[in-house]
Amino acid sequence: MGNAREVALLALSACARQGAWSDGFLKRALRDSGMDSRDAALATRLCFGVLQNRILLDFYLSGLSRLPLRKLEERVLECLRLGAYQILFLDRVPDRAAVNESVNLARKYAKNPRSAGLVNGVLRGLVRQKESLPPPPDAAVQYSHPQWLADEFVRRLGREEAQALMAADNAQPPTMAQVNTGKASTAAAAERLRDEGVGVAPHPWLPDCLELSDTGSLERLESFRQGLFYIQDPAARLAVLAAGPEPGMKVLDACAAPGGKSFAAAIAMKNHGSILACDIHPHKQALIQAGAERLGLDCIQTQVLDGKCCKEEFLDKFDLVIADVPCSGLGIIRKKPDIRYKAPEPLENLPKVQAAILDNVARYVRPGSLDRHGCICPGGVLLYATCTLLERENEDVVRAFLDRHPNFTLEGFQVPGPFEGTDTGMLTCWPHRHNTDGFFFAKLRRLRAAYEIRPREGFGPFRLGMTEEEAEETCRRLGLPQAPQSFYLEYRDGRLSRIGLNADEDIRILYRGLELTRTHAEDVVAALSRESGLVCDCVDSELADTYDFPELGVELWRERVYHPKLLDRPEFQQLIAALPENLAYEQSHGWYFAQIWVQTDDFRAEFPLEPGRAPYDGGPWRSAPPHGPVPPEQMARVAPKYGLEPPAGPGGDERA
Ligand SMILES: C[S@@+](CC[C@H](N)C(=O)[O-])C[C@H]1O[C@@H](n2cnc3c(N)ncnc32)[C@H](O)[C@@H]1O
Repeated sequence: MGNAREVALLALSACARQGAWSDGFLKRALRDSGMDSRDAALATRLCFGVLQNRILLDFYLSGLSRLPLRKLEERVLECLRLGAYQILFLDRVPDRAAVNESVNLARKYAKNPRSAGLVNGVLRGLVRQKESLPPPPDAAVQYSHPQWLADEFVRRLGREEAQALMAADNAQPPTMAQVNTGKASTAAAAERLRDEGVGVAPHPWLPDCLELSDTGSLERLESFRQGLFYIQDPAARLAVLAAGPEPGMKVLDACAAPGGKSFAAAIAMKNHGSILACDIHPHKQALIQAGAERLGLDCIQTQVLDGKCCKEEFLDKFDLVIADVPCSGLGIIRKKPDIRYKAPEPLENLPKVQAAILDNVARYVRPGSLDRHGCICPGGVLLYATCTLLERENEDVVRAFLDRHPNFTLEGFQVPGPFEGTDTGMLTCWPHRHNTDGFFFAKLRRLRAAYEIRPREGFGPFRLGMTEEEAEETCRRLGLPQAPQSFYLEYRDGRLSRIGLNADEDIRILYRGLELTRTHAEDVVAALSRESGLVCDCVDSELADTYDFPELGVELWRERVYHPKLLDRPEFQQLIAALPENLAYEQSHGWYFAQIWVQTDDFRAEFPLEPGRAPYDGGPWRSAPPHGPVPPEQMARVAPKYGLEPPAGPGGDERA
């Protein structure tokens, strides 16, 4: 037993002094010590227990030590923590043994010969006061999270839920095996594991995932050596499933070691296609290779690569790029309890590194295109993932990326499990809610293109005033198809005078960041009316289909007109009564502009329109996906009039 405490002390010491990860050092120390499994389990428990409760233990110890803890030798402090942890948390260790063992360790490892006496005095004091200790002042101390981190969690989740998260951070993480379904069915793998004496339970919501218990060392299991499974948290596999890898795809895993995401993708792809698993550290290649070999996944190749540096031959080449970037790791405190004590300042630089990797590897994703029949082939997917719960490394990085890269869009996904909000394209998994690692991922789809309008100047790659030859050359250079799949180009006296483009789900049309075909038409009109007068083709400017902004030289057109006031008009009522789906059609086509034009003044003059009021007061721009659901309150108002089914509640029947 003494041996176990000694290994724990040395591991804690190494962790404090060298910043060595607790599990890495501990595993090596346990292997080298050759101790039996019972002692190894105690050493592990002690090491993790002290790290999980360090702040709380120090809170109690500081009240008992006449010297401030920061003035103690580092190993003496660890002896105190080890003793205090056993006294306060381990029922099966008698207090007297806990004190004596720590005193012996201090005698052996402290430089100051009086340290053993101090350890003895402080720990005996703790034993005496054990039943009357003051309560911890707050949850940060109670669950030993640094104050800055506890504050972050409280800001995000509120006090109560942050407390649940911090409690979950100190719980024992389950061992989750993902079945290599190319080698064995989940049932067969479970049976093999049970035959080997391992406890096996199917994961409650992730298919082909087994929760293991009593595994001992995995390497000794024949089923492991034969590659029937690999160990991975459900959240990490979920991220890969959300990205939608399919057989035959070409995948780049940009930050791949030790290879978990590549393995998950390869299994989902049934080992058909290609996965290039890259990492910046040459020595980590072997880890990925060994895993792929054990699992028999020969579609995985490895390469040493810095995700921040552009590799020309990769540009536009991959169906799926996975950027599981280096991060603060604050979602995996359950597995690496010491990670919470990282100094926060160096972590502040991480978003820059993450953005640099994302910016670079985004270029490797295949853009959307049109086939020879003019049908859209969607662009590839960029999966951004971290194992942290800090917004500045997660949502903030993704949002800033989207601001810089309008040719990417968040794409909703469907995954198994109790998750809400997957339609936003971003998901956070939480230890206390989902019993997973704290994990974040975003699914980004590369679009065919994103074009800016430049009022009075041009649109996308075209400039007003270009000659016909120049415009044609631009089309050739960029491989642009003819209208209506791409730009309408109209000329006056051989010069480009009017440039138009249809709304298209695979193209973004932007004016100073505002999406002209995906933002509510009223909001687009309001925004542009701030910069120009407005004329339109209806006396009621809320009901026009063509809007012209003379000072900007921009024209917007929608195929249908929809406004709630139309619901009271008899002809509209007839339309809906004839077919309830008509309402959804009118709304989805009437809420968004279908064509955007940039034109010269002389062109505009040919189409005089009614001068319109600019009734819109602006307000926040409402971005909504095209074909969004009908607001239930609107439907509730109109449904009884026309004998339609009333809505099922918020987000109810979207067809209505
Ligand atoms: C979160 S880990 C990846 C885990 C891995 N995807 C998995 O599922 O097993 C991040 C990895 O990124 C690597 N890395 C760090 N900076 C990098 C860079 N600039 N380019 C490529 N890889 C990098 C690290 O070596 C580390 O292995």
